[in-house]
Amino acid sequence: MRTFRPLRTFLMLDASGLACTRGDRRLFSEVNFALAPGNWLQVEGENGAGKTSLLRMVCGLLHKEAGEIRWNGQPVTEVDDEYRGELLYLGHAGAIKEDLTALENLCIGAALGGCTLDEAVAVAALWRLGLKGREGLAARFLSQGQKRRVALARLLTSKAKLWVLDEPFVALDVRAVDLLCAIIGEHLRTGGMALLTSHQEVNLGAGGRSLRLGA
Ligand SMILES: Nc1ncnc2c1ncn2[C@@H]1O[C@H](COP(=O)(O)OP(=O)(O)OP(=O)(O)O)[C@@H](O)[C@H]1O
Repeated sequence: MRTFRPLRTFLMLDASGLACTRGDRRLFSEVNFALAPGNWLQVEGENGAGKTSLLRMVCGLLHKEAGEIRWNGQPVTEVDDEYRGELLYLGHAGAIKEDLTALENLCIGAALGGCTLDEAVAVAALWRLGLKGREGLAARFLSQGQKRRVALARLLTSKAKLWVLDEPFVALDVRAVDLLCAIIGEHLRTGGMALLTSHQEVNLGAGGRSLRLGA
């Protein structure tokens, strides 16, 4: 008897026909894109073009007016838990709580996402982001760039395959921008995917494309 090998499944995001209206303004329609392991997509457009709206839609935080978002070929609404387990969203503000220390922000953020983070792993992530000696400081005493680094440390402690990053380079100095590019590059080389917005030119290597919203 012939035996059939199961098809190799690979993680993939694809979106088709997405549309969004906010207030009385149509921001975009017929937006299509796909991400396979190792791919990245930079969403571009002027202020107010709808970049954040699109990212929030991909993360299920904003209602889809039209279109479909699929994870491994299935509508994300049908594989909600699986999709959420593979998704890491870092928004504009980075979800940093001012009264918590850098370390607490990282560990409690992970716990809210359903995983327990080993303190040594969290500390190592903060150190890689250049926050050695700042782990125990309340976030309100950190600079804007340092708060951003605390938020970005989540990238190092998460196992999510799909990173959705809204303006991840904002407030970072030149070395931190290089470091973040290296971290995203490592993620892509190990089969991850990244969907991001940035007003600056981004080069994360092969496997990248851009998508422009608006005129
Ligand atoms: N809740 C809301 N009600 C009405 N309009 C909204 C709402 N939220 C956002 N908008 C509008 O939607 C438009 C797109 O906002 P969005 O944040 O997606 O743009 P963006 O491309 O990310 O902009 P930027 O580059 O400035 O970050 C803006 O004109 C904004 O005012």
